[in-house]
Amino acid sequence: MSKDLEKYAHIPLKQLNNRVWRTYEGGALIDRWKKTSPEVDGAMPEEWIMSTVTARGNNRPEDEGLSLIETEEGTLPLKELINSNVELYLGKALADKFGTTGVLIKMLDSKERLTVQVHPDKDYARTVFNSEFGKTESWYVLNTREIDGEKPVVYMGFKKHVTREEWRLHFENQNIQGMLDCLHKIEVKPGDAFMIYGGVPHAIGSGCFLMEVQEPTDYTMRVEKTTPNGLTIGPELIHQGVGEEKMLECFHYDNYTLDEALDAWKITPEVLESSNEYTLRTLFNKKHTNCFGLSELLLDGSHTIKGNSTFYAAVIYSGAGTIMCNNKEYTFNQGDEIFISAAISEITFVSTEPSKILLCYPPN
Ligand SMILES: O=P(O)(O)OC[C@H]1O[C@@H](O)[C@@H](O)[C@@H](O)[C@@H]1O
Repeated sequence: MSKDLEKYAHIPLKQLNNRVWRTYEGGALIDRWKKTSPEVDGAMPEEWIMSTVTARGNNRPEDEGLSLIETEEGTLPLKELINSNVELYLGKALADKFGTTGVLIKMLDSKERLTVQVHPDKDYARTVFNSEFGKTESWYVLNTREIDGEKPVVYMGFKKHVTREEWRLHFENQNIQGMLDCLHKIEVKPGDAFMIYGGVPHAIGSGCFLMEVQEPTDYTMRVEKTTPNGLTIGPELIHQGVGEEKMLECFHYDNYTLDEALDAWKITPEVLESSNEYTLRTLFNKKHTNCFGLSELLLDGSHTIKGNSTFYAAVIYSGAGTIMCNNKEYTFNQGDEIFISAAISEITFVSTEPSKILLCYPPN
């Protein structure tokens, strides 16, 4: 069995669409990106990419969140392919260190504001959840829309005056406006990029379509018991089973001015290489985190990417063309999500339309 599955490590693997239930509504811009119609906002506002972890929801299917790949053997979870030969698919370093991909990638589209929340840093994840991964995440804004006249914004970080006691009171009183007023509110536009480290309070506003590259867990601690749309959030989704006291400990009670917050978390992309056929830009890299990386390839011609002994994912945000890999040709189109195994030493993207390709990397 395992031998048969190893052959897929030598070809680019496209995953099937993989929408996930969340507590907030959205998703129409994911439909637009995928060119599926009608474009609808609903309860599945996230697309999970190259996921080997399941989502945490209430009464949801057990395997929700897991990415599936179409193969000659039928449709298989990515996880199963990887487990057939972890080193071949992921590369030796990752196989030895984690034995899993170490990363989760999402497309997220909010029609309503998400609840104010926080995710664990590594220490909290280890002590409270016995997990080697927290949920440090990154947001790369791809598109925005105004919803009910509201400009697209994100909220992050405690303002200078906020104390642990004030935060607790807002939580106990469910003073949502009070909570929002504690956080910096930042208007966003396509191209903006932010690091959201474990422990940093945040909320994504309505009208944001973004790529999120993050540590591979679904630990979200929410302080709002009712969503902006009126959905009640049960205790399990508020504190993930650890209780409200422990939930409040997940926050880092550090204070920032707006400038300090932007300095700490807003990222400026940098051009790594360019020619008349392509520009390669880095967004998130070792300077920001060793948990994952994200680069963007703007292509109008051809560009070869040499492997660096680890897997990566190529997400086609726009455009179309072909991929040359091990002397075979494959097509790529807007909306494709492609897993490139560590075993692939080199691939060449050749665009037939100008393309924007997001290259997502595992921990380094
Ligand atoms: O709490 P809900 O609304 O379900 O949203 C949870 C979502 O929050 C965002 O900030 C990100 O952390 C996503 O990875 C996560 O899925």
